Amino acid sequence: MNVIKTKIPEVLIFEPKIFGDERGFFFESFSQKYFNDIIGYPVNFVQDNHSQSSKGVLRGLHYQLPPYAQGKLVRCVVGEVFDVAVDIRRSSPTFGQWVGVNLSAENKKQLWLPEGFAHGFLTLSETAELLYKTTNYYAPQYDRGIIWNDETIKIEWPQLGDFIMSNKDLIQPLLNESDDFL
Ligand SMILES: Cc1cn([C@H]2C[C@H](O)[C@@H](COP(=O)(O)OP(=O)(O)O[C@H]3O[C@@H](C)C(=O)[C@@H](O)[C@H]3O)O2)c(=O)[nH]c1=O
Repeated sequence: MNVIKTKIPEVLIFEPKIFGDERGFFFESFSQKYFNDIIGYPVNFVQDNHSQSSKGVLRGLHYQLPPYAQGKLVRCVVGEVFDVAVDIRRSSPTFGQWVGVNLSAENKKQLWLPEGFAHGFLTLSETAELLYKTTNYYAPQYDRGIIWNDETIKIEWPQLGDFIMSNKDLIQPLLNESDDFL
């Protein structure tokens, strides 16, 4: 597993080592020990999520408040998405900054966002399926969002025409109006 740093030190991209042969491929998609060694502290994933989206679907930006904050390890197993992490920790030197990476079934990259980050993605292929592990359970009362096109964050989303979004995501608050994370 190769680890790629991003401009936000806590956000990492994992690039697994793929073993290909005439049958197909094999790779370890997750190793608790390896992951904890890289992150430097024990991370306990408790929930796995799987979503499917059509081209142009944008989900996000989402996070959960403490004590149900979620770290997420995200990968794409069908198609391709542009996946984004936004630092929403008000005490952080990188507060309001974002990292975007293309995750695809082909590149098999995984994005790690610790607690304190909002997450969103845009589907680039006809269909895409995302798998992600979370460090806390879904807690709807603690579920929060930030509007995808917040002018202070300025995410450079790929241009695909009109995005398809949930009613909830069309009216999310600005970062500066959102509930404080920490
Ligand atoms: C997130 C989630 C949703 N649900 C239910 C609630 C709702 O009826 C339905 C769809 O929920 P949403 O519209 O919130 O799904 P979605 O917009 O895909 O939300 C997800 O977006 C990405 C970007 C994330 O990072 C995730 O953590 C999550 O917030 O699924 C669960 O049962 N468990 C869960 O963990």
